[in-house]
Amino acid sequence: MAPPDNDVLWARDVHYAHHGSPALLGVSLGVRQGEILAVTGPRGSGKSTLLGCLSGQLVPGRGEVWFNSMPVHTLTPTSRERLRRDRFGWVGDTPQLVAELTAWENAALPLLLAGCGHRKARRTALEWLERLDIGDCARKRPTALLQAQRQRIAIARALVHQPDVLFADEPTAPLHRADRAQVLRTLTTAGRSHSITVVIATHDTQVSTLADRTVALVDGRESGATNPAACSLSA
Ligand SMILES: Nc1ncnc2c1ncn2[C@@H]1O[C@H](COP(=O)(O)OP(=O)(O)OP(=O)(O)O)[C@@H](O)[C@H]1O
Repeated sequence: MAPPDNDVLWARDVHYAHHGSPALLGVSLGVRQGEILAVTGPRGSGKSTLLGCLSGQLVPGRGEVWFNSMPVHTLTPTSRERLRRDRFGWVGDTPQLVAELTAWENAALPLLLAGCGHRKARRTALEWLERLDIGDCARKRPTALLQAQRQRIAIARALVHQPDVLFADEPTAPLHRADRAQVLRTLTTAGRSHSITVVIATHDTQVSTLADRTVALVDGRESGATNPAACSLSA
């Protein structure tokens, strides 16, 4: 079955088991172009597994995942890897940066690996670091930076190639409360200003006020979706 035209991501009846132990039991959802979707739920409810299936890191045992007109669930591992590299961005719960590289070099990595010229990659990475308010850290190495600054560099790296979809799995988990709010705002603002679809898995209750929509999971199933007023950050 082909997905609706206005959904950039679409999942139908997705099941996934980790080594025989069920994590998703028939999740269906659609994500519109430019939408910011929060996926919430208690520990072990399947949030990370759902992001893994939507982003092509995991292949559902049953069900379908589509990215635009592309059936992610039937792609070869190489095609899924290419899709993740070219069209998706990923931010995890701990910023995995290369210690030997400076902040801008870390942020520029996806462009450099894709063959972009050094000068253009540097300029684009610096622009993202500025947008994320860490331009003054550009020449520092990760060990000289705070965790919140490192996480912003990881966000810059995930956005530098302007992905269609940014997946963020517990992006604020290691941060203090004030930093959490800032990182969430940074992520959602960057998504909105560049029409990037953002899917955030989180326990953080603040995210629901920044997202357009929240999908809650319980025991691998959708417990109900809410459609609150999209809370514009500029409002
Ligand atoms: N690699 C794995 N091997 C075995 N079981 C796993 C694995 N990853 C997750 N699980 C199990 O699958 C279920 C869903 O886990 P998942 O990490 O997707 O939930 P989550 O909502 O993201 O949890 P958390 O909030 O703790 O990150 C849980 O029961 C978990 O123990």
